[in-house]
Amino acid sequence: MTSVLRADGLTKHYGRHPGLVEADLDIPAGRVVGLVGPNGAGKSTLLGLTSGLIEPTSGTIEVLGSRPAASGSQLARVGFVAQDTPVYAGLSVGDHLRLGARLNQRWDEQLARRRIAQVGLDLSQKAGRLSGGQRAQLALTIAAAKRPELLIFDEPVAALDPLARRQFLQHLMEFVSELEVTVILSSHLLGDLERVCDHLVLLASARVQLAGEVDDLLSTHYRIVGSRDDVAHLPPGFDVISAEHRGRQSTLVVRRTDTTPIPRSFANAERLDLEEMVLAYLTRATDPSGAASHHSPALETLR
Ligand SMILES: Nc1ncnc2c1ncn2[C@@H]1O[C@H](COP(=O)(O)OP(=O)(O)OP(=O)(O)O)[C@@H](O)[C@H]1O
Repeated sequence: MTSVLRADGLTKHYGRHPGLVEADLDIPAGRVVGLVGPNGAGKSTLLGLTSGLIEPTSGTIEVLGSRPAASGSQLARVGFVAQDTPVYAGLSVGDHLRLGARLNQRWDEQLARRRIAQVGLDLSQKAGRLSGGQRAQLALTIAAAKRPELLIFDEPVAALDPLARRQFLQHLMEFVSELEVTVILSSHLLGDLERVCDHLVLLASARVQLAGEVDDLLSTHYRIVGSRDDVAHLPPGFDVISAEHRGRQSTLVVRRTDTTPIPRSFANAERLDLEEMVLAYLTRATDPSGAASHHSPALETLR
C-alpha cells in the first residue's frame, strides 16, 4: 500500500495552545479523505502541516514520501485550496489560467479550458465578480490543472448553497476519476462527505479521534440497546464509544475490536451511518462521561 500521508506523533502548538496533538495517521493513495471535526478541532492545522505552510512542534509528517514542501518538485505534486477558495479579484478568469500556466510546470491547459467551459465560466470575467460557487469552481480547476498527486481543500463548500455544493463535489469527483488523484477534503458538512469519501479522519480537541477506511469503520460499529445489566456485562472485544441511559434501558454505540460475536441479549444491534458514528465519537470527545448531550455546540456545528 502506498501512503500519501504518514504522520507519527505529529504535534503543533501555537505558543502554549494545542493545535494538533500526537497525531498518528497513514492515508493510502487514491482515496477521497474526509477530514471532519468541529470548530477548532485542528483541521486547518493538519492541512497546514500537510502542505508545508506550518512546521510541526514535534513528531514527523511525510507527504508523498518526503517532508512537506521539501522542494519545488514536491510542491508541484500537491495542490492546496485554502478556506474561502481565494482568487485574485482584479484578474479575469483567463488571467488566472495564464498565471497558472506560467507558475506550474505540469500545467494542463487543455483540462483547464475544458473545465472552465463545462462549468460555464466566461474567460473575460473578473474573478472578483464571480459568485461563491463560481469562485470555488475556478479554484478547483486551477488546483486540478496543476496535475497534482494530492489535492487538499480546506472547507471548500462551507459558504456555498446546497446546489453549488453538489455541483462542486460532482466536479471534484469527476477530477478524481480522471486524474487518479488523492483528495483530502475538510468539512463540517457530514452529509456531503458521506457521499464522496472513502477514508475518514475525525479530529476533536486537537486529537485524532478516529481514522480509517469508511467501509471498515462502518462494519465494526453498532448501536445496541439493552438493560443496564446486559450492558454492564458486555464481553471484552467491544469498546463503548457513547452511552445514553433512560430508566433501566441503555443505548450504546460500540466498536467491535475483534471477532467476538455480539451477545444474544443484543438481538437488536444495528449498523450506524457515517453521521451517527461521527457524532458518537464527538459526544465522547466533548462529554467523556459518556452521557450523550445533543445540545453540545461542538456537535451542532457538524449537523
Ligand atoms: N495562529 C494561531 N494562533 C493561536 N492558536 C491557533 C492558531 N491557529 C489555530 N489555533 C488554535 O488551534 C486550534 C485548532 O485550530 P484549527 O484552525 O486548526 O481548527 P479547525 O478544525 O480548522 O477549526 P475551524 O473549523 O473553525 O476552521 C484551535 O484551538 C485554534 O484556536
